[in-house]
Amino acid sequence: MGDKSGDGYQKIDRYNETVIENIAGNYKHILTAIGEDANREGLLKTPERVAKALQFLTHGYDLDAAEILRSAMFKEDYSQMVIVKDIEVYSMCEHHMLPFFGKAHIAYIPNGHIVGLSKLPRVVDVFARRLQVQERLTNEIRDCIQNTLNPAGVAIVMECRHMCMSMRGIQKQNSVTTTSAFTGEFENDKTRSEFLRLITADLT
Ligand SMILES: Nc1nc2c(ncn2[C@@H]2O[C@H](COP(=O)(O)OP(=O)(O)OP(=O)(O)O)[C@@H](O)[C@H]2O)c(=O)[nH]1
Ligand SMILES: [Zn+2]
Repeated sequence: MGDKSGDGYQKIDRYNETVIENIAGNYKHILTAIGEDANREGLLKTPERVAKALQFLTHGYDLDAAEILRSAMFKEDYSQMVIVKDIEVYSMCEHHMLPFFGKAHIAYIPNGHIVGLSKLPRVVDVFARRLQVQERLTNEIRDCIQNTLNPAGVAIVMECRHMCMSMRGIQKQNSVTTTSAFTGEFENDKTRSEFLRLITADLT
């Protein structure tokens, strides 16, 4: 598949048969290594399924988040905080390649331009669909929005559960990790507090 739309969404060139065959071949070895019979009926198509799933879970490498933001920036004279909260995040930790997932809350203060609202979750996905640590994911989203949209400030809070801490390792089922990143006006206590109040308020 090439970039059909010209806006950066479809740049998933790694979705090709060669890559799938390569990953699937390796997963067949992994099935044998864990003591499975890779040729039993239930597992025959598993390497290919896993290869496709893995490609999907890492397709963010092929997307350009700045291009996605730029595709829907509009001149607008609005200078109050814009918040999109409760954005689902699904990513994989780079240490164990196990999922971490939760929510991101993003705000920015426009500086001449607003951005199409859906583009903020799209930016989250571009960086989340890669091997990540939560801290870097948070900072990459902040930097992309700040450097592309050039707002008066960006704020992000992300809350995630890490499967590598719950289904293995320390095996803590209920711990949640919170990360945050702020620029510009959100470095100011009053603005930051307003953001934190609004993302915890139940307004709907
Ligand atoms: N800071 C940070 N750490 C993470 C993230 N995802 C996983 N980790 C941690 O990465 C660390 C890797 O530590 P290692 O000691 O090398 O790996 P390990 O022996 O599997 O560690 P345990 O998970 O404690 O069993 C662990 O403490 C994980 O909890 C993340 O997004 N951010
Ligand atoms: Zn991990």
